[in-house]
Amino acid sequence: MSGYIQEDLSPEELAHRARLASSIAGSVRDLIDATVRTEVDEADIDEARRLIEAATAILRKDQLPGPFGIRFNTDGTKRSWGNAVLGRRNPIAPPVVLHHEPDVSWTEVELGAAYEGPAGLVHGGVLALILDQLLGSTAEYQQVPGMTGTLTVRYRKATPLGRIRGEARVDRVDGVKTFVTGTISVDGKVTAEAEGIFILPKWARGDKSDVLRRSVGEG
Ligand SMILES: CCCCCCCCCCCC(=O)SCCNC(=O)CCNC(=O)[C@H](O)C(C)(C)COP(=O)(O)OP(=O)(O)OC[C@H]1O[C@@H](n2cnc3c(N)ncnc32)[C@H](O)[C@@H]1OP(=O)(O)O
Repeated sequence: MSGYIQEDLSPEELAHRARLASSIAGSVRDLIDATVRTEVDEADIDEARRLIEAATAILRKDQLPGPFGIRFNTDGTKRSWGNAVLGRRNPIAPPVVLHHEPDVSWTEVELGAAYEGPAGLVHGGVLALILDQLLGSTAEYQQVPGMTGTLTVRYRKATPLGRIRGEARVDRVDGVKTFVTGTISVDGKVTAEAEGIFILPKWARGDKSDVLRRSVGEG
């Protein structure tokens, strides 16, 4: 499977690149929020657009030929910096930061105006996106990784924009299928529940799966 790239970086270089990625993506995330919520007049919009286009031209001076992919160090650490949920380099990602404990993986994340669906509420697709990654990464952390085959979400209550908590656990493993359950909650009350079936695809079975199983991803 292309897009998995071995790229050994020293801890210093890794820290340097992580800092750069987080800083530019953080600025663009702020720009997205400012764009959704701005009330300035046309002259200010025109000026802002000119500056944004100039910034885009600077970034375009040197670009990857395609997406970031998933990059490994030989120690098994993995970088998913372009990931739509975790990616520190991706301003569309909130970004979600995952915490893995022996029996549970969890995240707490602030979802602002850019993630709105119904008025003042988190978009259901955004919750599904976060659950997909959280449940999938939980399977991965437990060394039974897979691609999402099926994701079922039950939206029990509306989820207000703001701070949400996600939790996930591996329920059971059946051959190449890992069943993972999870929740989204706000102020201790569950607003959405999910079950995912994560399937180790044919192309990743055998020797290759050892690499996938050993690696632990970060955004
Ligand atoms: C490791 C790297 C990633 C590691 C990635 C970790 C990060 C995860 C988080 C990101 C999640 C994503 O966005 S993933 C992207 C979204 N998902 C995808 O694009 C997946 C697209 N679909 C596929 O690639 C494929 O259909 C797979 C991998 C799901 C299954 O194909 P396959 O590999 O050929 O599987 P196959 O041998 O036929 O079936 C194996 C068993 O699974 C069952 N099965 C097959 N499809 C499904 C299904 N959709 N839902 C339920 N069960 C299914 C079969 O009945 C069979 O059961 P039995 O007979 O054994 O009982």
